[in-house]
Amino acid sequence: MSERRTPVDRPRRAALDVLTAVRVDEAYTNLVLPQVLRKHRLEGRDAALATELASGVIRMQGLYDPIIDACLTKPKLQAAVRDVLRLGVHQLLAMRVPDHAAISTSVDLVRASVGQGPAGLVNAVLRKVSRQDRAAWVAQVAPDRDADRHGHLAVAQSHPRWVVEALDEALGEDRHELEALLVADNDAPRVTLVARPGLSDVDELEASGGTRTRLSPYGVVLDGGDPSDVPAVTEGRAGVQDEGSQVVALAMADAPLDGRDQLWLDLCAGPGGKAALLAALAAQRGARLVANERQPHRATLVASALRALPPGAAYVLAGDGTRPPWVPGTFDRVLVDAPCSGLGALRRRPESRWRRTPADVDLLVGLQQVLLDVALESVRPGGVVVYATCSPVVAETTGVVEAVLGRRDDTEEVDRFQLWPHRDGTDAMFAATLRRRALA
Ligand SMILES: C[S@@+](CC[C@H](N)C(=O)[O-])C[C@H]1O[C@@H](n2cnc3c(N)ncnc32)[C@H](O)[C@@H]1O
Repeated sequence: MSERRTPVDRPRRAALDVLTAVRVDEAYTNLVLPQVLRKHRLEGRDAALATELASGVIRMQGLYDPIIDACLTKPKLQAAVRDVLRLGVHQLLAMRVPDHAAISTSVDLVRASVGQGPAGLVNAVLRKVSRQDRAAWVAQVAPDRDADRHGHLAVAQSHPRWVVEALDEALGEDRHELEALLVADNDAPRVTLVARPGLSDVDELEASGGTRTRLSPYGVVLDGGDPSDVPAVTEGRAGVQDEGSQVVALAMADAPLDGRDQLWLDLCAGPGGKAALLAALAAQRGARLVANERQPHRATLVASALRALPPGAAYVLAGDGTRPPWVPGTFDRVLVDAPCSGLGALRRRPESRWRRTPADVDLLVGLQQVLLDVALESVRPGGVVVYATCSPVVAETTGVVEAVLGRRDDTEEVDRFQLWPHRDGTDAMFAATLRRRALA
């Protein structure tokens, strides 16, 4: 059969495998990608090409699909053929691959993965796509910007319309920044490392080829390469962590506090990035961390993240944070890094914008309020609680804080911030610092 004989370069084959796993098995891109790269024995530039193809297509399919549809003569298209076409469109409109190479490799890929049947269709559609650039295609397939701003941006920047609307609301007075935010969501994030204090430092990480971050004194952005080649990372003395997450952990560790400061709680700790930074800081200050996580397999990840800490610095619990085993008022500082929609971390989770729904947000808000209430019960009077999300969606951020504050008379808000990918180069992390009023 011709499909067995067609030579296909391994990066494109690997990218198609990732798209298939994400579409059929609902895989997560960041988890399946390393497995697929290993299976195809891809490294260096080839691995980077496969990553760009797969992640780029998953992010941008909300634009590529209407372009493909505009080039079809019959409306029906097999899903596997659409994936090959999306890969071809990405090469034509977003990469510097010459048109003839983008088209011929896509024809080879569909022959090898689906068969000879759709080869002509792939060739014809991609030839049509190649006749104009991305801006001209946006003008042709997206709603008019003046008549329907959200609809236009949803197609042009490839986000579901409800996500565009939620982000617009979250920007509030800064709504004019919406397009910049959506553009930033479509950028591949840089790999940022954290030097866990007392175990590593930024000088050591910089020596591995990186640059210090602006907001966190413990962060280093890698210039390139693989973080698993950095010894401090493999030894657990440093980790991969977005700078925004570092800033949130520091907000908890550094919030001003009167009196005892010995016992800290991370209520929703898995997989353990913030817990590891907190435990390292706590150890330096003579305090200890309890890291709680509901899912046992994620609690195991927390324990692994804490492996380089001195014994006794941190204690991992696998339990439901809404039904805690400790007595009220046990802790001096608490972080609630709540389960959330993750709409502030779209850069690093390419498929999540297509999976989340408004109903998820409604469900999460109830859990977020309960967890924040538990955190406030868990902290002693005079202690501090930081409520954080990697979502800027109003219902999950200020909505939760205000609902909980509205029904408690023992708590005051002392600080609040919202980070943004387009302004800060971080995930869109939200954090509010609350204090239980000291007893009179
Ligand atoms: C946003 S993640 C936390 C990320 C973590 N702080 C870090 O920096 O690595 C939220 C975590 O809360 C956990 N979770 C969800 N419901 C929970 C509950 N009822 N009690 C405790 N943890 C819960 C989830 O399994 C998830 O691991």
